[in-house]
Amino acid sequence: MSHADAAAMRPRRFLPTGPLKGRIRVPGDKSISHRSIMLGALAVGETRVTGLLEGEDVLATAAAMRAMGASVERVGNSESGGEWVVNGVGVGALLQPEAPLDMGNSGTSTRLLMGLIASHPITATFIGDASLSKRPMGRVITPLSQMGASFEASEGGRLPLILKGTSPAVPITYRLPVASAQVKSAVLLAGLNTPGRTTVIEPVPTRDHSERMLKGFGAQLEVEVEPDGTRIITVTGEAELRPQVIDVPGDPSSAAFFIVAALLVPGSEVLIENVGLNPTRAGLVSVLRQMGGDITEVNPREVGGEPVADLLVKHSVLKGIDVDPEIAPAMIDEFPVLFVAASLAEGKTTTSGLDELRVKESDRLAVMAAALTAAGARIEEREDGLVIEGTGGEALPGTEAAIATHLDHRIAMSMAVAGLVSRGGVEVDDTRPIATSFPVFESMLAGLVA
Ligand SMILES: O=C(O)C1=C[C@@H](OP(=O)(O)O)[C@@H](O)[C@H](O)C1
Ligand SMILES: C=C(OP(=O)(O)O)C(=O)O
Repeated sequence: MSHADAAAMRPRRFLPTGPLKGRIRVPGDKSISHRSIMLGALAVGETRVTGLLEGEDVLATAAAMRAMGASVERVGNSESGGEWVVNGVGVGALLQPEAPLDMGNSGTSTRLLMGLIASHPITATFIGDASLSKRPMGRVITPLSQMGASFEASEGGRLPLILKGTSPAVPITYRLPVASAQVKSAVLLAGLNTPGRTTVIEPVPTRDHSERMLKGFGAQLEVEVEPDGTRIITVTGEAELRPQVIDVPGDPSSAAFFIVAALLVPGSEVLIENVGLNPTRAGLVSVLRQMGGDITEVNPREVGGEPVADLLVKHSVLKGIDVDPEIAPAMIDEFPVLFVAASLAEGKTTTSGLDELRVKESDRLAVMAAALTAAGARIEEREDGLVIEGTGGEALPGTEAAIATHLDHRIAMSMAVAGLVSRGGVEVDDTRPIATSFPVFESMLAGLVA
């Protein structure tokens, strides 16, 4: 990191706190927000979105879709967040962007847009921040090359990269080698402008927002489930998408920080409204319940084609468990904050099968092991998971020196939660990355502890 970057960093010490009390409504789901803009930009006519997450990652997607001809505008504010209108160009009609597409910190924007562009006759350069430029793009380059796109990537299949799309692209059948909704979505989105049937075989189910939303936008999409759970997802192109009215549910990955904070801080009772509980996303709630967490679903309902409920969370004494690796895809972004919960539980928590955490915004196994160890937790780092010996509810000592967050929002917010349940506070080196997914995190926290 340069001196200029270091000077711009925004450190903060998160201090121990009294009970969290009150009700909050977390911002819209990041995955659904990205897809609302992308699919809206491919539909002819006006798509209206309420509750859009106005985080930097989603704004990067919005800027990219504008650069390729769509109109994406904020028109107002509703109780659940931003109100946006997207006017699309139609599948097959994306324009050549004039400047490099700056994806910032966002893996989802990068990989899904690579899919979209791969089957259009345009060329785009993708750039991103230091964190994103370390992340592997080979996982999407491989299938998209089979469809006919070509790539000039930096060493190891990384950003910056130039993608030359093709039209007509070639439909493929692709078996996912990693459990990744981003790779699945990239291939399905490329399939929209590809004549014929493009199929993704998914041995381990991952978040299914692309499938739900593609159907909602009128694409011809079939999902077959084999007896062993393998999912075979086929989109038929060339598709015509119809504009939609979308209400984005609250992001369970953002709610996660307040769920864990309320469970850990004695005396807490928090109602988190409008939380998306799609089964492909709700792994953390079920793991925390197995650990003894008191989490009640109030008023279950459907919002924007997704199951949603208000979650009433009360302080609980948590017990360590062996976390079933099969649940990992349904809570892949929630492990950093689960590690914090486990650090305060009674007994040992074992996690495994988490190799994917090493290629997120940071190496989330190594970075969380170092951060929690510095805060006084007892952590063993293994190749594919952490083993954590909890304190049994006793506060962590806290940190002297600042925790290195490596441009990773989830590390910053997880260690903020650790600070609330420490004796001396936890110093986080940089809170700026929080704005990528949860710009109002700090003000919401302040409201609950006031
Ligand atoms: O498709 C998506 O919206 C996402 C998929 C996941 O990534 P992977 O596909 O790399 O698992 C997740 O970590 C990310 O925050 C959002
Ligand atoms: C992994 C994440 O996002 P992305 O891949 O979009 O950068 C995340 O939000 O935790």
